[in-house]
Amino acid sequence: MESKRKHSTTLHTCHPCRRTTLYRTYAVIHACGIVALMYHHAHSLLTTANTTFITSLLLLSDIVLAFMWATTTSLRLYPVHRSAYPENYAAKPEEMYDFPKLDVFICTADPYKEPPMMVVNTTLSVMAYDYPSDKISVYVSDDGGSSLTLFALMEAVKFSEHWLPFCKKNNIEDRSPKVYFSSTSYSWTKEAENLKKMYEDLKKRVEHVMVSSDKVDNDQQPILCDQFRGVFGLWTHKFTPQDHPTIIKVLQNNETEIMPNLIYVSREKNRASPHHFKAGALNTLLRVSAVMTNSPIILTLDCDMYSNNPTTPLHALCYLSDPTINSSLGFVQFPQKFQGINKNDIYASELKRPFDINTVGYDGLIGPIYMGTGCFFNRRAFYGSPTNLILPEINELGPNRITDKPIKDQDVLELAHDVAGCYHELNTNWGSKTGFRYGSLVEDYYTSFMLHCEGWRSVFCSPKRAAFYGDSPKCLIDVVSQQMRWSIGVLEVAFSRYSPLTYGFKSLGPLMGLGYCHYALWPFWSIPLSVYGLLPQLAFLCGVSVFPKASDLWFWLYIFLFFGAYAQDLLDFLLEGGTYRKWWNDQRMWMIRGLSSLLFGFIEFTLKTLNLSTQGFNVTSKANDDEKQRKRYEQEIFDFGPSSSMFLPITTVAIVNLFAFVWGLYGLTVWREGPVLELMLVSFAVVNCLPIYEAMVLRKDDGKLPKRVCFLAGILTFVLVMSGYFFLK
Ligand SMILES: O=c1ccn([C@@H]2O[C@H](COP(=O)(O)OP(=O)(O)O[C@H]3O[C@H](CO)[C@@H](O)[C@H](O)[C@H]3O)[C@@H](O)[C@H]2O)c(=O)[nH]1
Ligand SMILES: [Mn+2]
Repeated sequence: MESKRKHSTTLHTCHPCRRTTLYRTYAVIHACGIVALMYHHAHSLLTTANTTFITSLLLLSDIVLAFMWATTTSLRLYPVHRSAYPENYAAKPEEMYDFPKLDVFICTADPYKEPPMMVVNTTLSVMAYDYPSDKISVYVSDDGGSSLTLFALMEAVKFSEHWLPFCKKNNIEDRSPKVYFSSTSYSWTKEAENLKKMYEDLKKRVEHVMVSSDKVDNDQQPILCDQFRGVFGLWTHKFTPQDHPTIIKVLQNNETEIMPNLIYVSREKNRASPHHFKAGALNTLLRVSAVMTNSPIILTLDCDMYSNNPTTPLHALCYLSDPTINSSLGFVQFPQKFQGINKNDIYASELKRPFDINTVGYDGLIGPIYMGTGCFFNRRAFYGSPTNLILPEINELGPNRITDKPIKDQDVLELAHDVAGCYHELNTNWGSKTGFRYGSLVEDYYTSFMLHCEGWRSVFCSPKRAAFYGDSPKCLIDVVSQQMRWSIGVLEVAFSRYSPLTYGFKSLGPLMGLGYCHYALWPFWSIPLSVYGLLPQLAFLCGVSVFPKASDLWFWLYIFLFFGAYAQDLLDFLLEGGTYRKWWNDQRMWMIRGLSSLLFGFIEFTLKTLNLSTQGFNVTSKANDDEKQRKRYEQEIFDFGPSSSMFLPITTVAIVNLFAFVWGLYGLTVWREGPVLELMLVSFAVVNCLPIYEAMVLRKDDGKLPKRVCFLAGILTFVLVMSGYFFLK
C-alpha cells in the first residue's frame, strides 16, 4: 500500500543505463591504445626523417580523432533514461497543481519553402492539446511577412472551432488534421466525414490563393468577418519580406470563447538593422507574449514540427512543476523525430547520434542541448541566471508580471507593436544577456550553452508515443547544405569569446565542457576524413607504405583502435533502438558529411570571418513536390540534385580509392608481404562509395552525379596523383 501510494504521486524517475560500467572500463582501455599510438607517431617523427610530411599529417588527424573520441566518451560515462508520469500530474487535486498558462511559439520564414498548410497543421495540432484551452496561447512568427500565411491561419481559426471539440470528444491521438485525415487506422463516422470535407475546402482555398498570386487581395476574400476587413491592405506595394512594418493580429481570443489564443506576428524589418534570423524572431515573440499573456512556460516549435502526442505539455510539467528541481530547471527538451524517412534512412536523417544517443549522455551530466524545436522553457531562464534576475528595459516585459488586461486592449496591442519594432533592441540586453542569444547560425546550441553556463539545468523527455514529428530534407544536396549551416554556426561559437573550449570548461566542468566541444569542433572531423581518404591511398599508388606491416606489433594497435571504435559506435546505435542497416548508412553519411558540409562549412566560416561572405540562415525547403525525387528517396537511391561543387571532394576521394583498390588487387598477386592496412582501408572506402560510383556512371535519372562534377573530380584526381608522385616518393 505504502509503495503504491508513493508511486502514484511520483512525477518522474531517472535510471542510469545498464551499459555504463562496460563503457567506463572500455574507455580506460581505449585511452591506453590512443596513448600508445601517439607514442608510435612521435617515435617515427624523431627516428625516420624521410616520412616527416606523412607522419605529421597522420599525427594531426589522430590528434583530432583522439579529441573527438574524448568528447564522445564524456557523453558515455553517465547516460540516463528518464520516465515521466503525466497521469499522476493530471490526477493531482486542483488546488495543488493548477495548470499553468502555456505560450507556444511557432516560427515560419518563407511561404514557398514552408507551405502555409504545413503551418496550419502544426498550429492546429498544438491548439488541440489535452490541456485547458483557455490556458494556451499560440504565437506564430512569420519572418516571411506573407499575407498567404496570415490568410491560411485565418481560415484555420474557423476550422479549429470544429476540430478542437471533435478531437477532445473522440479522444483522437493524431491532432494534425493532415495526419488524421490521411490515416487508414480510423473508422470514419458521419461527423468525421463532414470535418474531412471542411478540411479539404480549407486546403483548396489556401492553395488557390497560393497559385493565383503572391499576395492576398482584400476584395477577393469576401469570407472575412468584420474585424479583419481590410487587413490585407497592410501589404502595400512597398511591402517586402525584408522591409515592412510590424503586423500583429489576434486571430482568436479566449476572452470571447473557450478556445486557445492565436496571434499572428510579423516583426518589423528593414534592411538597415540586423534581424538575427530565428533568434531575433524568437526574442520578438518573447516580448510580444510577455506583453499579452506572459505565461511562465513557453514551448518553441518550428512550423514543420506538428504535435503527435496530445499529452506532451503534461509530460513537460512533470519536471517543470516539481518544486524539488524547478528553481534551476531551464528547459525540457523533447527529441526531434521525423516522418517519412525511408526504411534504412540513407541520409542518416534521424540524426540518431545527436538527437538520441548523445542526448541521454548529456542528460546524466547537466542536461541536453536545446535542439531549436520541441522544447518547453521556463520563461524565467531568459532573464539571467537562476539566482540573478536581469530586469528588462521596461517593466511590462518582466517574467513575473501578471498580465491583467485583455490581449485585444488598445494599450496592450500598441505596446506589442512597439516591442516588435526594429529598433527596440538597440542598447538592450536582448541576444547577449537575455533571451535567445545572437551571433551564431545555431542559435539553439548557443543559447543552451549560455543558459547551462549560467547555472540552468535541462532535462530530456522522450515519451513512448513521439511528442513531435518534423520534416527532414529528402535530397542529398539539401542535407549537406543544412549541415553546412550548422558547421558554420558551431564554429562561430567555437571561435567566440564564449568558446566551449575555454569559457565552457571553466563554467561547466570538464565533462559537460567536453560535451559541448563535441559540436563546437564538429567540423574538425573533416581533417582526419580528408587525410585518411587520400593520403595513404596516394602514397600507396606511389609505392610508399604509411602503415605498419602485418608482421609488426603496431599493426594490431591499428586493428584494435579501428574495430573498437566502430564496434562501440554500432553498440551505441543498437542500444538506442537503431538497426544495423541504419547504422551502416549513418557511418557512410559521416564520411560524406566530413568531405562536404563540414569541409565547406570551414571554408565559408573562414570567408565570413574575413568579411568575404555573408552566409545567412538558408531555410531548408519542406515543399516536397518533386514526384520523381520522392520516388527515388523511397527506393533508397541517392539523389545528388543539381550540380554543386559540394560533391567534388567526395567524388575525388571515391575515384582515388577505386584506383588504389584496383592497384592493390593487382599487387596481391605480385607482392610478397601485402600492405594489409592500406588494403583494408581502401576496400572499406570503396564499399562505402558504391552509391557514388553508381551515380557517376550507371544512372541516367535527374538525381545522378552531374557530368561537370565527375569531370572536375577526374582532373583533380590526376593532379593529386601527380603531386603525390613528386612529394610523397
Ligand atoms: O530568419 C529566419 C530563419 C529561419 N526561421 C525558422 O527557423 C526554423 C528552422 O529552420 P529550418 O530551415 O527548418 O532549419 P533546420 O536546419 O531544419 O533546423 C535545425 O537547426 C536550426 C539551427 O540552425 C534550428 O533553429 C532548428 O530548430 C533545427 O531544427 C524554421 O521554422 C524557420 O521558419 C525563422 O523564423 N527566421
Ligand atoms: Mn527544420
